[in-house]
Amino acid sequence: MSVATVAGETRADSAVTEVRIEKEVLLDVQAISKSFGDRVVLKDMSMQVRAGELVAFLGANGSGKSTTLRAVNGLIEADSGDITIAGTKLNEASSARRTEARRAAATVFQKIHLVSRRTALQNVCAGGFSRLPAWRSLPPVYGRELKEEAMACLGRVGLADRAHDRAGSLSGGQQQRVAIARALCQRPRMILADEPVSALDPKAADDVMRLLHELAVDEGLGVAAVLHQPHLARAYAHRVVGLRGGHLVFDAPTIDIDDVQLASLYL
Ligand SMILES: Nc1ncnc2c1ncn2[C@@H]1O[C@H](COP(=O)(O)OP(=O)(O)OP(=O)(O)O)[C@@H](O)[C@H]1O
Repeated sequence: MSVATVAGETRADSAVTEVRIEKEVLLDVQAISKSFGDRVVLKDMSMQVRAGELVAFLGANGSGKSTTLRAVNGLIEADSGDITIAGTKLNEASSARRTEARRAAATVFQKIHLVSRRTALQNVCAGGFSRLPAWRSLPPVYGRELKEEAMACLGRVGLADRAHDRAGSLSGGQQQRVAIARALCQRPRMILADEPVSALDPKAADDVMRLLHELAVDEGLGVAAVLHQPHLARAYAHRVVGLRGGHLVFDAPTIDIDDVQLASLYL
């Protein structure tokens, strides 16, 4: 049997019938713990996100969902455990490699953080900052190439026709899609979405979740999304990670999770 890697997939071919496709692990969180003072908020948390899948984090307020994402994107440091992003183990990497790995995981937040007086296009261009040398990353010097890429990202989220509108004039759902386009302009392998739809109405929330699902399935991104809506996890996530009191309760394909397990997270 021969094993070949094709576009991030490890494929085992055989002359007979077996075809095994294993997607690349883009995020590997191993036994991370975090305390604030003497309060343990995350204990031995482990989970993975593979290319092409959307993983939803569910759990009651304070269960440690955001803390997990924040440890991944570097907003906080875990006290122990290991985090590997796109093959780079952060604990063992040089600071340059750590920055590069974290750049591969773009974050979108509930609070959208666009510059409201700038256009959607200018906001998306800002996503390319981290890839540019410092001398090219000032707002007035957005080059043609970057603008074209930003337009393509806006097109990907269905907002090319709003490129020249001020971000502040867009609806909440549109602004969140601009934020996702900005994340895409960072050329990430993964998107970390911390309550991306909590401030949106049901229709806009569906639109954003569908977009995140498509980015996973069509573009092969790994998506980790903290959600407060179990029904959206059911509709759009490939896997669900359930947390309670800083502990992992389950990590399973969405199809294998029943209502009793979901409800147990919120007791
Ligand atoms: N910087 C901090 N200092 C002290 N405590 C913190 C800090 N950040 C988070 N916590 C505490 O850690 C616990 C877990 O918080 P976290 O934000 O991860 O929960 P969550 O599951 O995302 O909750 P929510 O759904 O309310 O956002 C909470 O009790 C929170 O108060």
